[in-house]
Amino acid sequence: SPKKQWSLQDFEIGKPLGKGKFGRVYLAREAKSKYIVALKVIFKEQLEKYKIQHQLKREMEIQSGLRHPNILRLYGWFHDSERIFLILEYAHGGELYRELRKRGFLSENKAATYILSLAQALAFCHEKDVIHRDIKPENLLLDHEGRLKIADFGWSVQSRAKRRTMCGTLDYLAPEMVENKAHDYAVDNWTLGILCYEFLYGVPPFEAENQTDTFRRIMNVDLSFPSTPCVSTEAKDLILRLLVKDSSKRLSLQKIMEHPWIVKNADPTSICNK
Ligand SMILES: Cc1cc(Nc2nc(/C=C/c3ccccc3)nc3cc(N4CCN(C)CC4)ccc23)n[nH]1
Repeated sequence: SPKKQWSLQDFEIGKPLGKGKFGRVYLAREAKSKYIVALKVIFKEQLEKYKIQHQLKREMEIQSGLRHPNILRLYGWFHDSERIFLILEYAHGGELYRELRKRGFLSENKAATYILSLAQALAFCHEKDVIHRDIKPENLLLDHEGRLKIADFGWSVQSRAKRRTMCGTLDYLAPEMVENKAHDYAVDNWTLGILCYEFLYGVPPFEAENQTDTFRRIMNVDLSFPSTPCVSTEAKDLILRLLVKDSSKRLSLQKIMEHPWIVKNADPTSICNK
């Protein structure tokens, strides 16, 4: 069917869900079907100011083409004189990092399930030549069944190092990105190691009170495991095989999916065996 031309009149706008860098996200409902969506509003003047019109366009083309159970769907978009509207899948469970902050740290079962979902989603992206999704906890949502959804499309086109320094956190940057070296798919494997650690301990492994110290800890892979919470040896083994400075030596996505800790702890019903 030809792409429907949407407009604001097609939607009833609900509560604001959050405020991003370039605009707000609202709960919304398509008036005829009553279908619930999230509507992301981006101001054109913001895009002009930061010169990222083409990036947004490319992100939207990539995002709308990626169909995977662990990647938030972009159903379509429309614009008026001063705003662009993205029609996004609504994830009912909210932001994963809020669950992480609320609980302090996650069970090995939940952590393994989320890491497996991320590995599957990233393997899918890499097959489509899309790399380094911005997979920090702030960009992960949960659907009504607690299934993980990667929600951010502020990915890859703009080098993450530039964007991250603007936004503050460096915790998830791989060494080759910190050094602004050419990087490839393996940066995502590093980030999975960071996330696995953060899911299990509640804080990212190289956290420090300032950026210089975080940089140094990343470059030295200055990794240590606190004695509490108690974490299994297999989980630490997976983290140690991902947080490797030489990107060619990091565990591949396939090997992550086959790792004993994942096989033993990931909840098969919460993943998609596609
Ligand atoms: C794009 C999208 C969002 C989304 N769902 C939700 N987003 C955000 C927060 C969103 C946000 C957006 C921009 C910047 C910061 C946060 N918060 C949410 C909070 C939710 N709840 C309901 C569940 N409660 C446990 C916590 C509060 C549910 C869905 C949420 N589905 N699709």
